Amino acid sequence: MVKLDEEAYTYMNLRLNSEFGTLRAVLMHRPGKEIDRLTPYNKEFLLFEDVPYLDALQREHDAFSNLIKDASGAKVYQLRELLIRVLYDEKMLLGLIRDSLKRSGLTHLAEDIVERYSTAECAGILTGGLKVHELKRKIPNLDAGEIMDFAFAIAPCPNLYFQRDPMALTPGGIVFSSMKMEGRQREADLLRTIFENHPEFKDNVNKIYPVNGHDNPPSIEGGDVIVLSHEAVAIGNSERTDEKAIYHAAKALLAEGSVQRVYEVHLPKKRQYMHLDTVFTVLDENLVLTYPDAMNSVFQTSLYTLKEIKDDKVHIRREVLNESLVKVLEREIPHLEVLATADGNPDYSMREQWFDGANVFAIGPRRVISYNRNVHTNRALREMGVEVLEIPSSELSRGLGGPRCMTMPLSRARV
Ligand SMILES: NC(=O)NCCC[C@H](N)C(=O)O
Repeated sequence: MVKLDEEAYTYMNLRLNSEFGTLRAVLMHRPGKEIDRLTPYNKEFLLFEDVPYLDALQREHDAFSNLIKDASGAKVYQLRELLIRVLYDEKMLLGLIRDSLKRSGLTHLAEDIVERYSTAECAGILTGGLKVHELKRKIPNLDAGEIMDFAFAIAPCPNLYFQRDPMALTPGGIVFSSMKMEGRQREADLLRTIFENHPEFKDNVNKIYPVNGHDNPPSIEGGDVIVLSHEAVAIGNSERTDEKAIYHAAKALLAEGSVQRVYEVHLPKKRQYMHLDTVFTVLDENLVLTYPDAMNSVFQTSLYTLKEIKDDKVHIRREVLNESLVKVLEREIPHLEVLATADGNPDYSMREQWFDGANVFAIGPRRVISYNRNVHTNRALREMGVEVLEIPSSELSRGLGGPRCMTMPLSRARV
């Protein structure tokens, strides 16, 4: 009976105390029109390595979401459905459309767009973007000034299928990301709008970041936040996450009380190490999968703990550790076993890390979903007793993110 109560309480409390507890609910985004917006000329700005084939990408993504359902029984939420539900609030919709038009300087068209497109179409515009010539078909006497017909009135969000990054769930609540790269900034606005307004979630949001009153919060992205244990979280100081953001998130987490320790891990600022979860993932209470080159090159680490809360003011302590990432993990994970991508074989581990070999998605303890192309890593995982379920990855991997990057777990069994 007690267990049932606890289950009911924890099912959707939007806190996670592990990276591997049996999955119960996850948020994903089935890629759509936004992928067809990529060209050889804009792909760098939009953070893609190549121009994927949408039809095949969708088939691969469907294989992934179906595998999650079949193998774990978890509920898979689709971002598009949640988004449409919250956009029925016209004020909210107008605000998002207006913000999205800022870059093209066409904010004066926001009302027209909201009036002439259905709510579902507006959701499609906020994710897939809108070109000036498309808008002209709806609004024939449109004044777009000097802007060319083939320019974007609203830019697309092709990275939206990397649902891990626009927010992060921790033992203490939600970190809403402040995305570093301009090409991804709207993603965080969409997720925050959903979670703060959707009737299924809004009452369970405990916001850790951004801190109230910060208009332009320093950048932090969900892929840099990893739960190490019930009491500890690691945050990457990376190409995407700023040390000020780590400080503020650490302070809020420590003040909230569920988390006792927050580790800051400096990563080399390189594209292939863009987030902490590109160099390691946690697969069980004592097993991590890592990219050895990163483990060996990370030495700048710090530990935040709570000093005191006095007169409502929170004071935290920062201790510079300068320990390797493995040492940091050993502090938190007793009897740690470290498995290297491609079993450490230098001929393959660099290749497989590039296609996110270290970035597997745990659907339960020692049960992971991995890209089929990372054959040497998958073999090493199986030899370690891990159940490895493979998904096709020719197109999905062109965005440079792996199975963990593509998922936002919302509920896991407590471990
Ligand atoms: N957590 C992750 O590592 N996510 C992968 C994000 C890939 C995306 N193309 C990006 O560059 O932001």
